[in-house]
Amino acid sequence: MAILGAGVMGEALLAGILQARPASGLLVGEKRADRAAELTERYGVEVVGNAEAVKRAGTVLLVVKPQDVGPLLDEVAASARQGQLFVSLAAGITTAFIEARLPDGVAVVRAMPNTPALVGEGMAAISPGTHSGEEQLSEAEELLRSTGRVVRVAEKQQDAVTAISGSGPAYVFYVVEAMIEAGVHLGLPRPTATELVVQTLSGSAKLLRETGEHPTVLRERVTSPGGTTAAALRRLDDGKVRADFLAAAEAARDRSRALSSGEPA
Ligand SMILES: NC(=O)C1=CN([C@@H]2O[C@H](COP(=O)(O)OP(=O)(O)OC[C@H]3O[C@@H](n4cnc5c(N)ncnc54)[C@H](O)[C@@H]3O)[C@@H](O)[C@H]2O)C=CC1
Ligand SMILES: O=C(O)[C@@H]1CCC=N1
Repeated sequence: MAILGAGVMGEALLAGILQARPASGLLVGEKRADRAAELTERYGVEVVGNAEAVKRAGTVLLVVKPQDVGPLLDEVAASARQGQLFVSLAAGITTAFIEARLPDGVAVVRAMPNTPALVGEGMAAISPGTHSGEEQLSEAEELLRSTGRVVRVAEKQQDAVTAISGSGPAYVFYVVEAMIEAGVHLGLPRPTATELVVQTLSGSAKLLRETGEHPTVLRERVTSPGGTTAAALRRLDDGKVRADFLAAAEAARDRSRALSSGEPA
């Protein structure tokens, strides 16, 4: 297996995969020499040139920025062959774009992961390209399962997935930052505010997952009649926070679509 591009997401994937299988047999292609050295030291993986990685691997994971996928495929296409599986994690890049740049019969799966993969709590969605069947989808699924949960979606839904779970951790951290600042504003020491918010987030996520209750029900349980939560939620509604989340997700989806047409950063 080869991972091409070992930045934030490439490392998250690498870390997850290494929990399920040994470093031997895992190849990494990484442009930045300092980063490559860091990964070899941290994980004991072999870093080689992209073309060599593709020649030696059965499965190739593309984890470079969307704008770098085209040039990378041009670099490795001559080393690719029928029967290989390419899994792309790049936002907005379609399986058709990748298939057009590789030899006929190379299977392509598009995946959208997220960074909690680094701690085994990732959420990834996968979609098959033209030459991918159950075998290739299962392989991609198994691979990503070493970093968290995996669902299958139609490729046309991947821009929406990107906007919700791909970018989603950033929205959550944004809310966390705002809540910590609010605690500090109300006079709490920063470490106390941070502990309160992080545990509230993690406990609420666990409550959602373990009870399977609808979020509205869980929110109503916190909201005592005429109480503190009702007062706070009224202000959030005044601020149109719910509508803003919708608009933010639309902006992310539109950006994902634009990336597929090669629009620059
Ligand atoms: N960061 C995130 O939360 C998520 C990222 N993604 C996707 O993952 C991909 C990578 O994103 P990040 O890891 O955040 O970016 P990054 O910039 O941290 O990592 C990209 C890495 O690729 C390397 N690289 C660039 N060109 C290369 C080449 N030709 N050969 C070998 N290595 C090369 C860079 O040196 C860098 O280390 C993007 O396509 C992004 O859309 C998908 C889901 C979530
Ligand atoms: O911001 C981005 O473009 C990538 C894709 C999803 C999360 N990070």
